[in-house]
Amino acid sequence: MPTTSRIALVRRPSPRVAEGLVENSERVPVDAALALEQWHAYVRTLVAEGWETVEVPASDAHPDGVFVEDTVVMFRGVAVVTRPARPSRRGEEEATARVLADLGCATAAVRAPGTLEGGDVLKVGDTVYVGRSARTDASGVAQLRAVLAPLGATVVAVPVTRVLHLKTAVTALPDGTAIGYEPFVDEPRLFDRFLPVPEPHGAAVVDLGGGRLLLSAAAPRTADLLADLGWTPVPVDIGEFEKLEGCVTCLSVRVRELVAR
Ligand SMILES: NC(=O)NCCC[C@H](N)C(=O)O
Repeated sequence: MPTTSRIALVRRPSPRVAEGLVENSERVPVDAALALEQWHAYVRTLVAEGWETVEVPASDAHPDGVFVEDTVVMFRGVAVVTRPARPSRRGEEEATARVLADLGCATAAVRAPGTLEGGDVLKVGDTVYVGRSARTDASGVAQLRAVLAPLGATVVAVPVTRVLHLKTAVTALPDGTAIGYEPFVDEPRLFDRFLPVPEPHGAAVVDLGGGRLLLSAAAPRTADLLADLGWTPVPVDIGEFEKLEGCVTCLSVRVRELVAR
């Protein structure tokens, strides 16, 4: 039987974080020391919100390693270890896989030549939306479907052409409503309920539990909108990671279920 858990995997930024990939926006210089400070504050926020953080051992050789979400997809206590698309990100997934195996998770893996990144995977109940993006190809989508369908998921593929990952543009509220910044969303009609938010950085929220939502400090109008709808926004400043096209979801992997061994 799965038991509920409130573990969040995180990964300390590499000293080379400023060399991280930027493919969909202008490159802006990143301050590695400030990025590290912001990462510590992000981790402190998770802990203050009642999450136990587990660090994936840092990899100095991977500038984008801090974006740990991209290396695995969790569903019902099963870890689907991804296969990042870009050569500079290959291998990031190995340490994540080891940590999850140590936590007792069954693991599956996306096989070459397919690619899949966790930032493209949005879970809403039993529905798993997966972005078919520059980073996740048709084989990655099909492999995810093959692993998750037997576990009870309906895997819905979503075209993503305007941003890096699906979750750059769309995430979900705890009641299952998809929220997104419409100019970034190819097909809002694919979601059962879709609420547009007023700011690009407001598209990404992390459900912390108890109606509390982690979101970027760069989205104050979205925070007001969500508060007005009865949620409690918890803002964090992740400005240095946003310069690298990261968002609040990508800095952690929430493990909500563990299967007892
Ligand atoms: N899940 C995410 O939002 N990941 C962000 C990854 C950013 C990184 N610079 C990349 O381009 O791969």
